Amino acid sequence: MVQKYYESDADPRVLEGKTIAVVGYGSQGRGQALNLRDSGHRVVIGLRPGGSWQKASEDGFDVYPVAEAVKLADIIQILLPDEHQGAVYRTEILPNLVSNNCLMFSHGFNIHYGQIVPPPDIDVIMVAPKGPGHMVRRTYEEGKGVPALIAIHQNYTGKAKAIALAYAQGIGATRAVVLETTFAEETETDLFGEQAVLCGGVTSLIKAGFETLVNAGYDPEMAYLEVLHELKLIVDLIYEGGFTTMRDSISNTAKYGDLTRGPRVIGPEVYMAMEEVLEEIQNGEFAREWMLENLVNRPVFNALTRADEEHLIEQVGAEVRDLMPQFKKK
Ligand SMILES: NC(=O)C1=CN([C@@H]2O[C@H](COP(=O)(O)OP(=O)(O)OC[C@H]3O[C@@H](n4cnc5c(N)ncnc54)[C@H](OP(=O)(O)O)[C@@H]3O)[C@@H](O)[C@H]2O)C=CC1
Ligand SMILES: CC[C@](O)(C(C)=O)C(=O)O
Ligand SMILES: [Mg+2]
Ligand SMILES: [Mg+2]
Repeated sequence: MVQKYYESDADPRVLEGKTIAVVGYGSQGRGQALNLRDSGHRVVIGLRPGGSWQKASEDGFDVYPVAEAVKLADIIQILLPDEHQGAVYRTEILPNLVSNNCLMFSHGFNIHYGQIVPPPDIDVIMVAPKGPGHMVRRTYEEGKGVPALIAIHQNYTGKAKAIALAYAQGIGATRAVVLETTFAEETETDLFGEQAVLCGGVTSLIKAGFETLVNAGYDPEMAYLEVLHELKLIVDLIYEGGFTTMRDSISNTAKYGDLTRGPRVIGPEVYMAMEEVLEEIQNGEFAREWMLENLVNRPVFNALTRADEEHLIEQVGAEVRDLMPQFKKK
């Protein structure tokens, strides 16, 4: 069984007198930094001049160029986009690390695929929330937390796990649950989850359902409500109590269709595709492809992003959401 930790397993005193540099102030950077500060920890932000710098300053943080923030800190949490971490690490972080520092990540990509090789005289740990950064902040403000994984890559000081648990508590994760894993397991499962199910799988399934209905002559607004809007309501029930709770709430007709037609839609070829996707993650092919894509200015990433932004479901979705007062921005 995986080792699990809760609120009482973490000792916040481990972080007393320590400065945490959160490098990057995007989705995770902002959520984690605000939560840590509200939990009573000392946080500085490392950035380059630009939009995030201004945002972090407006949020009341002391913001420094990355190299300066690293010099001030005992714990350096790298929350830059994975594809930029290696370059910033080599030029601004590594030259300013000192013995006994703790280098942190929220995803194991750069360590697991060898893009960052830290010096041996520091701790290297991971606290990886299992949810988007905006939810890390929102749930913390609600008095709850997003679960997280912790992993230890190097334990030079002997305190690496205690620091990971105190940090996890600082961002609210121990209010939910913290699971112990390895950098390899987190990296491979996280990439698989986002590619095959959470992001890639779900958006492709929605598009396939929408296009099938629209191509058959049904109204696009109707198709949108059916395969996208209602999806959240169904997923909320699965999230609360699994398939059983969801199936308790739907009609018997829906349940019969679910049980007999679902496996036809997600058939053996989908299982084979998922296995292929997982293999490309495990053998490093996906990581290599993604790093090379960035070296040539992301032609595939940009073209595919644009195509999806222009997809009919996005236009119809904006129009349908506009009709519903609950989506009006406050
Ligand atoms: N997004 C999520 O919810 C999750 C992310 N993670 C992991 O967390 C890490 C951060 O991801 P995420 O929060 O999505 O990142 P974002 O893309 O949201 O944040 C990017 C931040 O990094 C800054 N930045 C980018 N390049 C540089 C640079 N060269 N020098 C200094 N600052 C720079 C940006 O500032 P600027 O405004 O100047 O561009 C911005 O503040 C990744 O390892 C990711 O895998 C893990 C779990 C969930
Ligand atoms: C599901 C995408 C994610 O892995 C996440 C929010 O957990 C990410 O990398 O953003
Ligand atoms: Mg994830
Ligand atoms: Mg991820």
